Amino acid sequence: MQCTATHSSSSVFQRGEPLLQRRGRPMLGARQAPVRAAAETEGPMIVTQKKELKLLTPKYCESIHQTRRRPTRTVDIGPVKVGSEHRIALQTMTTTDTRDVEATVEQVKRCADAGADIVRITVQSKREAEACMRIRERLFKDKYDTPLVADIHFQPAVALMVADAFEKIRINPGNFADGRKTFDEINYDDPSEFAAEREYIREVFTPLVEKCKSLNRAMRIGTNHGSLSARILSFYGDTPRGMVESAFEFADICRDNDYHNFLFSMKASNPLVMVQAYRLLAEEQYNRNWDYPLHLGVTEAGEGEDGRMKSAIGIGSLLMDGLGDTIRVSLTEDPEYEINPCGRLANLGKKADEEKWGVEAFEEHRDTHLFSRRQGGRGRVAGWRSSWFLSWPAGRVHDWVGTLPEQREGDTVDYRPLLHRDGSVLAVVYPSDLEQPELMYRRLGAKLVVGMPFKDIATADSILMYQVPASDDVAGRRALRRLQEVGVHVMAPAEVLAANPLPDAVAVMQLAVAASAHRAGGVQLPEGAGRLAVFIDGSESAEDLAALKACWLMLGGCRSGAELTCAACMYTNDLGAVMGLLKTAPGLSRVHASRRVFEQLQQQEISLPIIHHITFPDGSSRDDIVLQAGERLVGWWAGGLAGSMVGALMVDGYGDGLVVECATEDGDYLRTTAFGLLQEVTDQIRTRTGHLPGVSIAVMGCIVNGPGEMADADFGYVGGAPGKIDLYVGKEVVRRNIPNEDACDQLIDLIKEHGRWQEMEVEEEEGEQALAGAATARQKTCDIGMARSAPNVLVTGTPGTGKTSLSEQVAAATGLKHLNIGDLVKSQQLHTGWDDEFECLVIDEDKVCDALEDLMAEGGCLVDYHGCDFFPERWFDLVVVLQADNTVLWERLEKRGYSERKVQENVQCEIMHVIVEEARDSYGEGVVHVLQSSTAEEMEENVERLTQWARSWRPSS
Ligand SMILES: Nc1ncnc2c1ncn2[C@@H]1O[C@H](COP(=O)(O)OP(=O)(O)OP(=O)(O)O)[C@@H](O)[C@H]1O
Repeated sequence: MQCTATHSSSSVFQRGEPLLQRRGRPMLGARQAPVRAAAETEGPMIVTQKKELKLLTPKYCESIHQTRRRPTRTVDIGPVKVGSEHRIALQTMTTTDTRDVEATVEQVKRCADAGADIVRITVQSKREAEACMRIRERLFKDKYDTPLVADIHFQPAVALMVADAFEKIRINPGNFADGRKTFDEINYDDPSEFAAEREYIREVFTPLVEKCKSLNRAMRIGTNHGSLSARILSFYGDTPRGMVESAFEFADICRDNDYHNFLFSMKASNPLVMVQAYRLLAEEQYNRNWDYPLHLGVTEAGEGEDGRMKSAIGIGSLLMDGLGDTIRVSLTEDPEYEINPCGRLANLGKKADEEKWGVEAFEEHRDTHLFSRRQGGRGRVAGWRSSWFLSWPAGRVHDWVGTLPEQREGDTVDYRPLLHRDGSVLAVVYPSDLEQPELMYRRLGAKLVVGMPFKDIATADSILMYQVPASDDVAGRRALRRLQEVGVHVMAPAEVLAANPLPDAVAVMQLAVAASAHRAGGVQLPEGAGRLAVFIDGSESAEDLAALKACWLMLGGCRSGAELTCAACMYTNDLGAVMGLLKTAPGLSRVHASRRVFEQLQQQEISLPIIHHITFPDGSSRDDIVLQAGERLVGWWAGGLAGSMVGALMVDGYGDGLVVECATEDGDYLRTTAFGLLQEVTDQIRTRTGHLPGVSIAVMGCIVNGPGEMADADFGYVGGAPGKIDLYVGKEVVRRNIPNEDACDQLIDLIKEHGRWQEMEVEEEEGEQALAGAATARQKTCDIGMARSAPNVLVTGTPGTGKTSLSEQVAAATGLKHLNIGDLVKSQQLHTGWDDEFECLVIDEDKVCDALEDLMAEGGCLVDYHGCDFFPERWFDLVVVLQADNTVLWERLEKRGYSERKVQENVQCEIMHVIVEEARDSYGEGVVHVLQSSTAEEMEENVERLTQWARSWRPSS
């Protein structure tokens, strides 16, 4: 039976008479939809989502079913050869002032010693070009023949000069011939003007082509997203198409001069744009029968794991499709540190190609020109919670597909947080982890309040266990229960749960087994399990995958007239599975086999959330995980993870979350990460601006590709003259030559000028403490101007859940003052009078707040009330919501002599988690804690936990 109680206020019935009602808010039940009976008789209603089939995937690589390196010609870069006949070459770029010959030579040597095949050096003017001659000579003298690449922007004359010294010239088509552009929008309505500009490019570029040809120098035509010429922008916009067209203008000139020793790049700081641009470039090369190699890179990817993650997603995805002949992992770290991740990615590409990772051919309809999230895989759209209770016209097919778990009648825990609509993170937990629950909670990204985990955005959504603690392992079970109570669900294989039942667990079955059981009559969940998930290994038949086909289950009571109350429907699939864990079987290529699964899901319009599940052998380094795994992980690994294997799927919108399994050493990673000056700057900027919502700041050592590199950023912090910084707003430089030491302050001024500044909340400043204990951090937020010597706690929950009993015992044990708001309202007349309709007193929230203000400022109060949203947030250090089993609650309320209607409505309120949601809506993450209060043992445990918490609470300094 599906309960459909309206999301109400906390206006549930109060024990005894008179009843209290919140002013201006209806009593629960007054306008609510009645409980609806299940309507299996009506049968499932299949909703077809009309979707046009897309065109077959255009050819952009040798095979979409198998990694096969795209055949490319050999480009000679001094002694290094680049192309499909050769291994993938590793590149990096110096960060020194090119005019400082000594420093640059030393840095090139460090890069070469670290394994760089090719090193790029920025050459802004003739003075740098002159230094290049000396750099080349010095390196030859010291027996370093590493080919050097001159990075040229805006200066054709400089390019000509440096071609004498360096083995390769990189030009940016966006600024080679156009001079320093203003980025004003220019409309080339007159085609002759467009043609005239092209002619000018030919004039300026041809001498360089001729020189490179005569000296056998190589060239890279390196387009960057965000630094296209105004002319290209006016025709194509800042798009992958514009990037490709821009590069081809220059390539045509090379080819007209019978010069072919060149390659292309299509970098962007956004890996999705970058992948699309390279795919389009490769596609157009196939169309033209061209075979020029590709240099891959995500520009200004950033530092640390984030930078590696972005690079791995972009570069790794393309390597999985056999694209890429030379690569650079662009990090804001010293260049030699780029080589290791670069080499790891190159090795991954090599292995995939040599071992021909792939699956049997299948028909594919992926749209490689456009990024879009797989339809429906994401689950409910934002705003779902409220829309769930709205009514839609009958028979209308909703344009959203909701597949996140639903709450059902009889559930004793809230299953909705099992997944997160913005992408889910799951962690694997072993029984031994339960021996140190606090350490485990922290690793899962939960905040802790004296042993109690608090779930927030950084916490793993659910955990997967291959073994669960035995029923007599009280401590292990308690550790899991505490996670379940805060909405971190426990998933385990069905056979494990069958042998060792765990209440409210999610049973996971192989899809093939579940589908076959379904066909044979129905899937039986093991005892205690509340939901089903499936393991998908990529080898399933279309028929098995079809068992996941979504449908609307009509749960009864729907009005057949003009409106259909959607709360009476449940969006599910035949199996009733809540998610699929996709882990490809050994021997199957993850990328290709997963593509087949997603293709099948798309074709069958299956919107089940799919979580990528990837396992690394013990001892894998964090870099292995970052570069191969994919997507951001928080919690267990306490940092961002990224990668090729999953990134290659995510760039196509395939996947809704990630679970990574590996026991690794954090220390390994940290040791290999050394931070240079630029990183310190980045850290400083991030520390001071990281709290600003939605403000992106590009931090760059120097402006190599033109300000358009900051296409995705709101502000730019860019190295200019030595020791000086230029600040940008969007693509426009607004402050120049600011001394390094003042630049961060000036950046903040600039952000303020543009109205994007926001003071950091005390809580955020106290981030460290937030990790150490949510309550302490909360105290700081709450207590601005209000120093309490003892904590305030709100104990809330549906009537009968045990608030008063708990509060009385905790008050007795700790000395906190117990304030029962119901009693207070009556004794101090804090109401606006009697409501005849509802036969109750109407609580005056203002009066209640006024009456409590001084007491709360003093601190040490235990407030006991069945509502929570009208108290000022700053009052409480901890908000405890008690919950009880529906049957237990029913019995307790019946014992009080409540009418059946009152009992029913209160129990509905409990089923719908009305108070929990109200508390979560009203108080910050980490403050609200849900505790079960059905049994005497739970009451005892809750008293103990709260007492312990109150005793260890300390005022903030
Ligand atoms: N965890 C528990 N185990 C056993 N009995 C409990 C538990 N919690 C509460 N009870 C019993 O349930 C009844 C209701 O408890 P209590 O009055 O504390 O609830 P309440 O949430 O304060 O209700 P109200 O909001 O109406 O004041 C009492 O008889 C109490 O002893």
